[in-house]
Amino acid sequence: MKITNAFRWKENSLQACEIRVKDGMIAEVKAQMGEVSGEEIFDAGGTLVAPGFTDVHIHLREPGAEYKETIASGTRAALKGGFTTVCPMPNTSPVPDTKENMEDLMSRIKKDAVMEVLPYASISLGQNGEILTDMKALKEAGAFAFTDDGVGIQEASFMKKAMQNAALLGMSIVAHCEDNGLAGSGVVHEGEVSERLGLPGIPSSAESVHIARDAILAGETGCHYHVCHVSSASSVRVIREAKNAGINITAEVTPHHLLLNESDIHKDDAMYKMNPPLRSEEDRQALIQGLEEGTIDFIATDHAPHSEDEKQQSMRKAPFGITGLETAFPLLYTTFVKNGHWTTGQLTEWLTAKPRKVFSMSQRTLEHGQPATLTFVDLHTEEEIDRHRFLSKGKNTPFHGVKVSGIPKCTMIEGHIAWEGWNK
Ligand SMILES: NC(=O)N[C@@H](CC(=O)O)C(=O)O
Ligand SMILES: [Zn+2]
Ligand SMILES: [Zn+2]
Repeated sequence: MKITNAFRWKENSLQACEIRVKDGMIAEVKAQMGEVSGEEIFDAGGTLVAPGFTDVHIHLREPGAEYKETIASGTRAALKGGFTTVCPMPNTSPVPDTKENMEDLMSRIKKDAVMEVLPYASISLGQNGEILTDMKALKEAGAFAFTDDGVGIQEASFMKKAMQNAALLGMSIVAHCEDNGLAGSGVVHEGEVSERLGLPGIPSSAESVHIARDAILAGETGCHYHVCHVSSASSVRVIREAKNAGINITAEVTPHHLLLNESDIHKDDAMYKMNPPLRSEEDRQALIQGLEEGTIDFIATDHAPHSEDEKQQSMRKAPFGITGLETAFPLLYTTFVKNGHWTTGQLTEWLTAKPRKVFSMSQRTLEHGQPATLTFVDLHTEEEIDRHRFLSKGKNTPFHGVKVSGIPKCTMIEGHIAWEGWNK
């Protein structure tokens, strides 16, 4: 197959390119190339071609809450968003906390996933923070890394033991940082918004205190420690200091924490309820700066689908979380790249090369010998985000109706068109 009429990011600019694909692999990439008779032509329609994106933080809800999302629906949503590798979190029912549960999850993935899915196993049995899982057995059964995402690990000594065990296996500990005592029953950021709406608040320290504690433990144990969904300026400061001290710490930020702040919450509306919460503008600016300077390593969506009924409740009752897979690239491209703040190259690096490097996954580039696992993005046409057209079962987004460009139009996996949405 020959891909024509595409643009790649190269040497700091968009450059026209053609790609020859043979047996699912990239055989050649050039500005222009000759035709081989009888060769299939794929016209990319002037789109940006990039290696498929990787999202190391999503929720697929299977097994246990298939009404919110399944492996089939969530991976289709991922493809539509331009992702070709996703890592689902273990806060399912049951939790992938034993060899048997992990094997069951792997076989479901094998059956239903339409792309590469690398699942996490939990740190503790049932994510209860009390009994460590058999990390060796879980690694052998296919665990990508270990996390109790959804809840914070409250006991420092328990986290230390988890890091020691993970370090021995050469595996990463990925942490949802939340001190329950400080977070209390909060549902929004503690500050302007909690006062204005009269809702219980979650202080930034509920997150940053855990990061500081864990950074010290990571230094002590030599474990690779990765922080989920960083949301506050104080957390960025702690991570920066830990990195400067040579600690093996990495971090991610979500699109919504880069795009929104507490003043976007006008009323008690659970579409704006996520954990960690949207914080102040000062926090948001610190996240952007942290990402740009490399304190925060990359972007992950924390795609967290919930049902309409659940999200129609008051913020006091509704579950935390919003969807992200189908809106991430367009929102970030529209807000940060179109105005010249970031380059297309930076954004695609934060969605592919950087997360893959942090987790020692094979690199994906547009070069000979790489799998033709590609995303084609229309950088020009403007569309409105319509949550009713999501492929995800979760329609819970605060971005409904937002005008965006940078829309993924086609996703290819090893030379096969896995999803295409031209004129849709
Ligand atoms: N982020 C969220 O607000 N919710 C996540 C849990 C989590 O990522 O902590 C979920 O599972 O719904
Ligand atoms: Zn979390
Ligand atoms: Zn999560």
